[in-house]
Amino acid sequence: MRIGILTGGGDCPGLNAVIRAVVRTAEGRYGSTIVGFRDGWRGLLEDRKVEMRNEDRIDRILARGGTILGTARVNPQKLYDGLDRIKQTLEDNGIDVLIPIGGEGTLTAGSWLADSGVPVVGVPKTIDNDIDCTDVTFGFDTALTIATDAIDRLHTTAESHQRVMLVEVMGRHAGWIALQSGMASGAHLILVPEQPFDVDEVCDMVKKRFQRGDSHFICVVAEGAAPDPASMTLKEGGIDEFGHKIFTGVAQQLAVEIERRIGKEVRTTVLGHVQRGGTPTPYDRILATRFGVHATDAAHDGQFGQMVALHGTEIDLVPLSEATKQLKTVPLERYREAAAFFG
Ligand SMILES: Nc1ncnc2c1ncn2[C@@H]1O[C@H](COP(=O)(O)OP(=O)(O)OP(=O)(O)O)[C@@H](O)[C@H]1O
Ligand SMILES: O=P(O)(O)OC[C@H]1O[C@](O)(CO)[C@@H](O)[C@@H]1O
Ligand SMILES: [Mg+2]
Repeated sequence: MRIGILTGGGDCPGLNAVIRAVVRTAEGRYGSTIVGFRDGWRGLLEDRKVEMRNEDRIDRILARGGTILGTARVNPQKLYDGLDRIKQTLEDNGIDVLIPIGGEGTLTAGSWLADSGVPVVGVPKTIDNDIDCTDVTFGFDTALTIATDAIDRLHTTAESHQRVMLVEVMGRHAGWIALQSGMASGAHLILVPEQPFDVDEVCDMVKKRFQRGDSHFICVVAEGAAPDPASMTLKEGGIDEFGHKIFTGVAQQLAVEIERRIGKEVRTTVLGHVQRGGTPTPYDRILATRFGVHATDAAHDGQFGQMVALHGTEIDLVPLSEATKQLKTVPLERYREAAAFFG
């Protein structure tokens, strides 16, 4: 069998671990060959690829962040318009099955290709942990670890200056990184995209904490968190060429409002792409490796149109069409658990 593999969407720690696992399992267990397409779907549209072998160079990418194949975002319409070219590239390279590793966008494209007759086995990745039908995605644990470490550090400097600290973390539609890093680091408030916030309520919470004699206030803000429009207006950023909303910095705008309304000194830290860079945690290396092994087995079993997924401790397959129907957002009950520690 000949397998095509690509990485799409934002990079994520653990992508290389999946690539390594697919190459080693496919060649070692099945004697199959592997072609890596460069820069996500763009590599398929432009027939840019690299032959991948089970050699020391590949073996040693296990702990390396990023993706050796490169990744990219491509306007979905360009993909739809390029279906014939994609199929031609697959045929020219003798590809029997394609393994796209990506977030909900990449997997939606994978699901569409599967519906268009291309044999596909998907692998879910994203630091946001927002892909449905899997308990968790690899990359999340690494991002969570980095965010938690950063917030732990902010506690001591905030205490020393009796400051309010706002920490903006990634999370476009889902607040998993904010929720979990906030809980793990004992934040005094967590704002997520799923629950609009009221600025006066935030200010009251800050005031009460200082009136009680506490020395600082840490609030974790997901980049996609938004105020109730009646309480504050966020700057509009518009939409980028890939259809994603452009953020305008919710934490910084909230900081200005808090200072204006209650006169407390506020500092803002935006963690940004630090959360996505560098080596994956052991948990992510192992999950990514297991996903890679199971995706390769599924490819050889002819289990197309499916995605590997973690359920409990087991790796299963779920239809791509199911997994991409909706995002896995933070349920209200989970937010309420964290809210027990607010204020
Ligand atoms: N609805 C869609 N239909 C077809 N293709 C899509 C769709 N959404 C996204 N894609 C394709 O998948 C690519 C990656 O999607 P996106 O930029 O959303 O990243 P992702 O895979 O979701 O990863 P992440 O959001 O974690 O960075 C897009 O650039 C586009 O080419
Ligand atoms: O790297 P880019 O294109 O700025 O994308 C950033 C986005 O990608 C993610 O890291 C992963 O989806 C989001 O958390 C974030 O909003
Ligand atoms: Mg996406």
